[in-house]
Amino acid sequence: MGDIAFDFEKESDVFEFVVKKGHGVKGLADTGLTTVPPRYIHPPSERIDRKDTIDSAPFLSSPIDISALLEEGDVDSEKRSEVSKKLCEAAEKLGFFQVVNHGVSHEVMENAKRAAHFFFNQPRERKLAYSKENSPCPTHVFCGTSFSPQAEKSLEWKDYLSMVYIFDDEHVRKFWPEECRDAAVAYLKSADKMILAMLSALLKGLGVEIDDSTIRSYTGARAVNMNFYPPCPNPDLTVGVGRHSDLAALTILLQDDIGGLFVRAQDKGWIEIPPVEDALVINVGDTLEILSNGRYKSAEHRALASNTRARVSVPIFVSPIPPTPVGPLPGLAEKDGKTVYRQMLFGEYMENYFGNGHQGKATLDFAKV
Ligand SMILES: COc1cc(/C=C/C(=O)SCCNC(=O)CCNC(=O)[C@H](O)C(C)(C)COP(=O)(O)OP(=O)(O)OC[C@H]2O[C@@H](n3cnc4c(N)ncnc43)[C@H](O)[C@@H]2OP(=O)(O)O)ccc1O
Ligand SMILES: O=C(O)CCC(=O)C(=O)O
Ligand SMILES: [Fe+2]
Repeated sequence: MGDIAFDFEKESDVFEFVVKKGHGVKGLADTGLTTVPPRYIHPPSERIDRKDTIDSAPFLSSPIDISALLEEGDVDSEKRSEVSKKLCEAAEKLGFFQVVNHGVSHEVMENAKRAAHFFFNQPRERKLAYSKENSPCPTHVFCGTSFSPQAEKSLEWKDYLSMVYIFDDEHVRKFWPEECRDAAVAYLKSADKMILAMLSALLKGLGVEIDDSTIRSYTGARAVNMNFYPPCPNPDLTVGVGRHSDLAALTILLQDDIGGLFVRAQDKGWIEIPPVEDALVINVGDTLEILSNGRYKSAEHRALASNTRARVSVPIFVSPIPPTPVGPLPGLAEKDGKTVYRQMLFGEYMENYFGNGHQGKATLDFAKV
């Protein structure tokens, strides 16, 4: 079937064109369609209407300055514990916050966003070379569309590239796409210090004994994703990313200036996380909710595409490697007087997480006692 013969009103044709032939949503948008195909229309209850959301909470537009956490040598310990306290409070209340003075330069962040635009603006063949079927390392480097197209009834208006840093720079040089690997790895490496400092502050804030090598083990696999949301004719009918909580322990999210990221606050409804120049958005993922026995909240969030510009975001998902045991930290259940989550291997949690479409916070049910 030549590309010209596709009928985007038919679900099977959309799947063939976007997923199987690897055109992605970018290819679909480039055909110049003026309404989203039925396969992209989400039920009204899942659509994102800005009228139903709440203006950003002030603390979301006032990022936390984490420089005291990153200082070496003579450290102002009062300042450091003040910052740690703010992080722990934000992780307990909403599970989302923004940070500045995090050690990732403006230039590194701009390069990462530019690389995402560059990668997705290439011809289909170049992206198809990194599909799960063709990638030279399909378990750790792959390009795709939506979240889990086989498992989803309605698709997401999003293409993505995922690059997991698990081995070393040699793996990056051999297997990551050359068009964006330098920008991605520079971003990842300059975020490393902040990642360890924040995770350490959060885990130590739980008030039980934990050593540095255990903390480090929860950062063993860091995935840099590049999310690309092409301009969408009907952002009101579809979703860029459907509601979900992240698999990771922590997510470090670089968003551009377009906006459209929303988090669910239990008592208030959906709140937009406003883009703040040079800030990074941090969110607690399912793994940290499990490690903290439910104290820190892996918040449900979702994103809207724009109808005028391509939106990009570049999350770093900080996770353990699959054979790492995860469960409430030793001593925590006794301290809390209850056990919320069970012990399992991270790989088991991961298999369940990726084996289903997005299901809001229901992913965590798999880990409940
Ligand atoms: C919030 O949304 C996210 C989160 C993330 C987070 C990414 C990470 O944290 S990566 C952490 C470290 N990753 C690894 O170590 C990769 C190694 N993978 C494995 O060991 C295996 O894939 C497995 C997870 C143990 C599952 O093995 P198995 O049961 O044999 O099944 P598979 O066929 O390998 O995988 C099933 C299905 O899941 C897909 N998948 C696996 N990993 C990812 C991933 N990181 N991102 C997206 N999808 C993944 C895999 O491709 C299979 O899908 P099919 O469509 O082929 O059935 C990243 C992105 C987010 O949006
Ligand atoms: O694009 C965004 O702002 C959010 C993306 C996201 O939630 C994810 O990739 O898990
Ligand atoms: Fe997410």
